[in-house]
Amino acid sequence: MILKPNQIFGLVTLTTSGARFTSTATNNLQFQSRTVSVKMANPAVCDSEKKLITHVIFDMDGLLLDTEKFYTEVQEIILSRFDKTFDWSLKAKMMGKKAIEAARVFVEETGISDSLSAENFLVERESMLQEMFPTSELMPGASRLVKHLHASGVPICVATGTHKRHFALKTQRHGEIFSLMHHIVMGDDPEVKQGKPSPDIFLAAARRFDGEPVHPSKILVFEDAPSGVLAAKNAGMSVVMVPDPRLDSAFHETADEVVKSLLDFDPAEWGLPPFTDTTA
Ligand SMILES: O=P(O)(O)OC[C@@H](O)CO
Ligand SMILES: [Mg+2]
Repeated sequence: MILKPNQIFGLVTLTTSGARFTSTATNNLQFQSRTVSVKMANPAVCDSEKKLITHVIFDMDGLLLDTEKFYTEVQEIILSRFDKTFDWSLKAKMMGKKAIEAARVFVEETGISDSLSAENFLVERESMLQEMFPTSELMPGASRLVKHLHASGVPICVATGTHKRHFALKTQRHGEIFSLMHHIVMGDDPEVKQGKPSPDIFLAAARRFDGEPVHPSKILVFEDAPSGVLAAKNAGMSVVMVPDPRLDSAFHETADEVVKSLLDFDPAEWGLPPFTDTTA
């Protein structure tokens, strides 16, 4: 079953007393009392399933690397030429997608497709992105978590919508971290027929681990984008979402857990090796 944005279930488990939250099959949420910080949990993932995790797949842009801001900046520059502004509702539809798929959303949703084709948008933004990508920084907690899981012997990999040439530019200062990955699947990989929210890229990544095929229920995905979270669920995997704070929280509902930053993630909650004093 492929999850569509309106087939969203969310069950809030309380981490502090107070809020009561019920959600129906769509996004309409009724909070019966004050809002507190809560951990989202997908009803399909109960504690015992959380203990099954043996492999981890990391998204990259916006999750391991602070690169989504470059896409936003370039899109704002291009839109300003048409006296239009870029906003997070459009960003939410684009992020995580393959370049051409995101470009089509961009020109159509902003109404500029008669003046700028999706293909020409990609050409126009290219030179600006090529200058920005080499300055990419790691997101908070990314290095610590990747090093910890690798040192603990947990198979880890990357599944990113970005294309090979951009991947090289973005990661050129972070070779050590990306060298710890068992493999890296990119958006222009021949096995990735459709971009996120299709499950293609995560299923391809799962197939490339060593040994027996890994059952999706044993895989935990880390994502920042709504399309990526949906792709992970469509692949039958569990997913921890680390959303940009400007993203509408309604997009958090499909994730099995939502954390503000990778620094707030506790591997032991998923049956993965806990941080030790030296790594915490
Ligand atoms: O799949 P990720 O690594 O987030 O890449 C998406 C990127 O192409 C732009 O959003
Ligand atoms: Mg991402």
